[in-house]
Amino acid sequence: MGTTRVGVIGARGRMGVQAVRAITAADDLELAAEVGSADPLSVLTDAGAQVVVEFTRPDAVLENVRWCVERGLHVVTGTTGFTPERLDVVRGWLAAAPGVGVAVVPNFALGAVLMMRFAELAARWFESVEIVELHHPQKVDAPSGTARLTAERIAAARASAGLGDLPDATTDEVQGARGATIDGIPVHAVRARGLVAHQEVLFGGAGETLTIRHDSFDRVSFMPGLLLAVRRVADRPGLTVGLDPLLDA
Ligand SMILES: NC(=O)C1=CN([C@@H]2O[C@H](COP(=O)(O)OP(=O)(O)OC[C@H]3O[C@@H](n4cnc5c(N)ncnc54)[C@H](OP(=O)(O)O)[C@@H]3O)[C@@H](O)[C@H]2O)C=CC1
Ligand SMILES: O=C(O)C1=N[C@H](C(=O)O)C[C@H](O)C1
Repeated sequence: MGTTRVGVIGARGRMGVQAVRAITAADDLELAAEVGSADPLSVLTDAGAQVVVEFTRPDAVLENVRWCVERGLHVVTGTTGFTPERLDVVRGWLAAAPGVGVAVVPNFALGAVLMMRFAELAARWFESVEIVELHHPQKVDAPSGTARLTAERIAAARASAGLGDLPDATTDEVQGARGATIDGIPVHAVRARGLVAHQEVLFGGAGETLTIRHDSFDRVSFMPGLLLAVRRVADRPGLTVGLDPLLDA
């Protein structure tokens, strides 16, 4: 079996540097191109990239994905900011590009994927739930993509179990004191020096709580999941959201 040629957009960022290192070390992958914010995307096609890894910023990712899809390049992106509306935009581009796969993966860490699954499983059994995401202070967006996906999945699980609103008699005396809400689930964002990427999902029921926590202490934690997505994205035309469908493939 031949090697897959992989380009990286955002190659000099915190995640891009790790991705370049992991792709270079993988026997079945070949690093074709490294693209920074000052480079033209045509570097990717000139270098014959087949799969593109994208780690940039929420305000840059859509244009990068569109450019790749229009040229028949498969994309694996971990960049945040993918609302349901943005995902629909990507689906629209893919409808005109049969055979092209795009994977939007808010968190590549296998522990984080399991944390979300466990939270989804627990959701129907607890009256209360809140999400606390904790990150390094250079992070440009809040809430994290991981918290957004976790909240959406918990909300869907609660709805299908027939659970109603969360119990909460509190009125915010200072705006934001109770955090943000995504699909009715409270989400709190902490930024502190020393953190990398962490999340707690706190469930509450009569006389008990359950806390599900995941910690990424180092960005190497994202690399096994990223490489798995790079290897499988071409076999999944259309849009894939989250790592789960690729893990189960
Ligand atoms: N899915 C996952 O598992 C993970 C996802 N992330 C997400 O990945 C994204 C990147 O995170 P991180 O690496 O920490 O961020 P960084 O700020 O360290 O890196 C972003 C890089 O993207 C470059 N860039 C910005 N705009 C463009 C553009 N238009 N074209 C090409 N390159 C561009 C920047 O270059 P320059 O400095 O020149 O502007 C910078 O090198 C974030 O959205 C983050 O939340 C992070 C960790 C894990
Ligand atoms: O910016 C980060 O660092 C991270 N971003 C992703 C997110 O917003 O969920 C994944 C991980 O939490 C690290």
